[in-house]
This record gives sequence, C-alpha cells and structure tokens, in this order.
Amino acid sequence: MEFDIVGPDAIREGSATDAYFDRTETTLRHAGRNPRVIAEVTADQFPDGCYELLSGVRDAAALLSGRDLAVDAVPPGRLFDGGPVMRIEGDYLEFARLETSLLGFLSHASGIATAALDVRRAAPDSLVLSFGARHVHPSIAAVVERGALTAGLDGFSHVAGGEVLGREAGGTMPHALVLCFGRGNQEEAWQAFDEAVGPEVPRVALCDTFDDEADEALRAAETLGDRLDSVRLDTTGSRRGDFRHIIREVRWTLDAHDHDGVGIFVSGGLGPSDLRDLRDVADGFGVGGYVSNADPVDFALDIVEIDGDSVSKRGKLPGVKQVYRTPDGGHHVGLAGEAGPDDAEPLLRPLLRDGEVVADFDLGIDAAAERAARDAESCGYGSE
Ligand SMILES: O=P(O)(O)OC[C@H]1O[C@H](OP(=O)(O)OP(=O)(O)O)[C@H](O)[C@@H]1O
Repeated sequence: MEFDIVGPDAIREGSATDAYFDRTETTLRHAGRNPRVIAEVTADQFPDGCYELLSGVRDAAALLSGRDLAVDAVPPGRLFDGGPVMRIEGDYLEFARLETSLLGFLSHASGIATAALDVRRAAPDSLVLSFGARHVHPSIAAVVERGALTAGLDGFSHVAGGEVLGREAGGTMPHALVLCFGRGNQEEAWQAFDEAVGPEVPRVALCDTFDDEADEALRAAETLGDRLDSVRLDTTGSRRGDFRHIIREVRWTLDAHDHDGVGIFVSGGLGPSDLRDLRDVADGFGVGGYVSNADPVDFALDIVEIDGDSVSKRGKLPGVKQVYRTPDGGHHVGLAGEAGPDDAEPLLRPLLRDGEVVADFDLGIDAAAERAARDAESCGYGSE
C-alpha cells in the first residue's frame, strides 16, 4: 500500500496542479499565445497593521529554479503586511501550472511561522519547543519545524523533520513510557530512562501520569538527584483546574526540599495567552497545535503586467510593485518604478536569475530567524 502523498516529482514537474491550469495550457497552446507576464504573490493588497511572517521561500525557490524565469522575493523570516512577497517574470506557460504548489508552499509555511512568532513573542525569555508535528500530515513535518525555528523557537520534536532541516530533534519521555512501568512505579521509569539514554539528553521527568504533580515532581527529584534537569507537567485539561497554581505548588514543593535547581517545563494545549500567563512561573513550554494547526495565509498569484502593459483583474492592483520597510518598522507598498518612502529598505530582492538562486540570497534557517527577530522588534509584533 502507498501513502496518500503527492510526491516531489509531481510537484517539481507540475502535475501537482489544479486541473484548470491543464485546460489553460491546452487552450493557450491551441491559440498560439504565450505572453510575457509579470505576476505577483500577494495576501493583502494594502497594509492594515496585521503583520505576518514569511516562510516557504526555500521550497518556492526549489520549485521555480531551473526554469527560464526571473524571480524576486521577500527573504524568509521577514514580516510583511500587504503587497507582494514574490514577483515572477517570464513567459506565462513557463510557470502557469506551478501556481498551485507555489501558493501552497508559501501559504501553509507562512501561517505556521506566524503562529510560531505569536508564541515566541508571548514568552521571549522562555525555552519554547515545537511539539505539533503529531497534528499534521507527516509529509509536512519539516515545514512545521522550519516555521518554528524561523520564528525563533528553541527546538522541535520531529525526528525526520529534523533530518530534512539538518537539525536534531529533542524530547524526553511520553506518558506511554511511564505507563509501561505501571502505577506506583514511576521511579523505575525515570531511573530506567536515566540509565538508558545518552548523556546529551536532558533528564526531564514527566510528572503527571498517575499521581499529584507536586508529589511526582518531588519523587522524581529524589530519584534522580542532581541529574534531574526538569520536570514536565502535561496535566490533562479535564484535571487542570488552575494550571498556574499547580505550577507554583510544584515550584514551592521542589524549593522546600532543596531542589530549586530543577526546572519546570509545561505542555498541553498551550497558546500565546497561556504563555503570557505562565511565563513567570514556568521555565519552558512545549507548544503543539497552536503552531502546527495555524490557518494558512491567504496568498494569491495575480498577473499585473502583460507584454509591458499594466493589468489586473478587478479588485487587484495593476502594475509591478515594490514593498518597503521604513526605519519606524512600517510596511509600505508602491509601484516599483517610483521612489519609495525616505530611508526605506526595499524588501523584494532578486531570488532567481538564469534558473539559479542568486548567490547572496540567504535561504538558511539562522538568517531567517535573525530577520524575524529583528523585524518583530522593529514592528512591535506581539508586544504586550
Ligand atoms: O497540545 P499541544 O500543544 O498540541 O501539544 C502536543 C502534545 O504534547 C503533549 O503530549 P505528550 O508529549 O505528553 O504526549 P502523551 O500524552 O502522548 O504522552 C500534550 O499532551 C499534547 O498532546
């Protein structure tokens, strides 16, 4: 049996498309038309103060590379608010059928990265890990984890996603491990984990499986002593009551027994408002669904110039555009042929020429994360 996965070959050669692009190609070839066009990928036409974080540019570059196209793009990790994030110039039939996958790459990845930035900004000084790959189709696990890292989260859980990204996944123990040792035998589970895993794995004991969190946390600390890095509380929603109070009680109990070096890591159904509420009492967070289940950004691809003439469908803005970041963090959209605002930085930069990624266009995760952090600060994204 095969998985329901559209493979890389179908994406690259363009059968991963909507059928109407097949019809369009057939019709244009029949009519002998293949105009030179400029098309832009845009979410909102005008800035409205709601920034989003761009991701997926690397996959877009992989899709469009090797073709006779000139592509300009906003680099991954930049925040945007209205106007194009990508511009493609070429014969229309060179890329018509790629629109479906191109928009999917950018839309899904940017939605996830934006949600991850919400989380990052909610707890800027806490350890925050991405746990949400379990909620999505495994074929996009690397997209989730790249988005998390681009937004500045500190790590992620998906092993194969990490292999795609060239980064190592992190994690300690699930409830299943503790359950396998049985009720009343949590010490055995924590002890066996400590004996079994490599020294590089932080000893984080899951302390909510059978008994009271404060009780289990103390037992874990007494079992592993100085080797215990942290306890993880993943108290299920139906038993949670006042999670902040539970965390403070665990902290109190650990401190009262001279285990003040043991950190408290919490997870389970958390989003930005929870992190704001808990960031002063917890040392770290695992966030899953809030990031991985984010709505995709509503990108569209629109032709804005054909054979040198400005054009657009109704409701879209004709003409080739540039987007700018001003020193105060503002985002501006203007025609590419006109001057931008004073001291503004143009954000659309050459991405592909002659089928190759332009040498200084850095598609790496670290560069993207640095841009995201800088932009979020300058735009005041998510500051409360
Ligand atoms: O709720 P999210 O933010 O999406 O977080 C993802 C999951 O991580 C935690 O599971 P855990 O690692 O404890 O797994 P387990 O319950 O299967 O042991 C938590 O219980 C969530 O189910």
